[in-house]
Amino acid sequence: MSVDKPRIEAAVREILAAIGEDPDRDGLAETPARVARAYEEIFSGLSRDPADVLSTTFDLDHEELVLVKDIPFYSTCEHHLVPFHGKAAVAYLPGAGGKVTGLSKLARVVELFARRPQVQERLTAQIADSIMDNLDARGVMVVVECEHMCMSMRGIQKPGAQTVTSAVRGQMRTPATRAEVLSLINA
Ligand SMILES: Nc1nc2c(ncn2[C@@H]2O[C@H](COP(=O)(O)OP(=O)(O)OP(=O)(O)O)[C@@H](O)[C@H]2O)c(=O)[nH]1
Ligand SMILES: [Zn+2]
Repeated sequence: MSVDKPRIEAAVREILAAIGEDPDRDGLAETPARVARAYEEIFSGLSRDPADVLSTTFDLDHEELVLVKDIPFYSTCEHHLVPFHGKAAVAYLPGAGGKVTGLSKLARVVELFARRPQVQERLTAQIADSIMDNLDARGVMVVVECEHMCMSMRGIQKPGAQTVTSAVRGQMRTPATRAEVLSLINA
């Protein structure tokens, strides 16, 4: 199901009134509708299934590491509904037989889960689990590095602070494989 735009519009109008603004003044009159359209985009990942994204596969007979790094993305902190943004690196070891997916699909999976209300830990784990499950991968490692606006523009106010999370699955758990992936990510 896609978002309920009339309901978002009514809620945004209510928030504007609650902060002491006039929702009917010129500059704000169209804002509830704009926010509804923006939320439809920002939260579009709620109605999407990673299995569809990862259904494009090729038998390339490639059983070695595949890594796409520096994938930029924006997500929304589910605690404060403000953005967090940064980059993801997605690495996997294809399953026996070398079934791989299109490279862009790895970035599409990042986008899909980022376009939901999120915490960084869950985002990282969901990316890893969806690749592990849908590609029958032997192993997956995902590293995500983000700045959270809720820590920059309000609250503790530490702009520039970076949060790094990782999720490691299957055969990627061995110290040697982890080390290889980390060195490639940081190269
Ligand atoms: N673990 C985790 N925490 C997050 C994430 N995004 C935001 N937070 C934290 O969620 C916490 C919410 O804490 P609360 O005490 O309930 O809310 P708050 O009073 O607004 O907290 P402050 O941000 O410290 O002002 C804060 O510590 C945020 O930094 C995330 O992706 N992962
Ligand atoms: Zn937050």
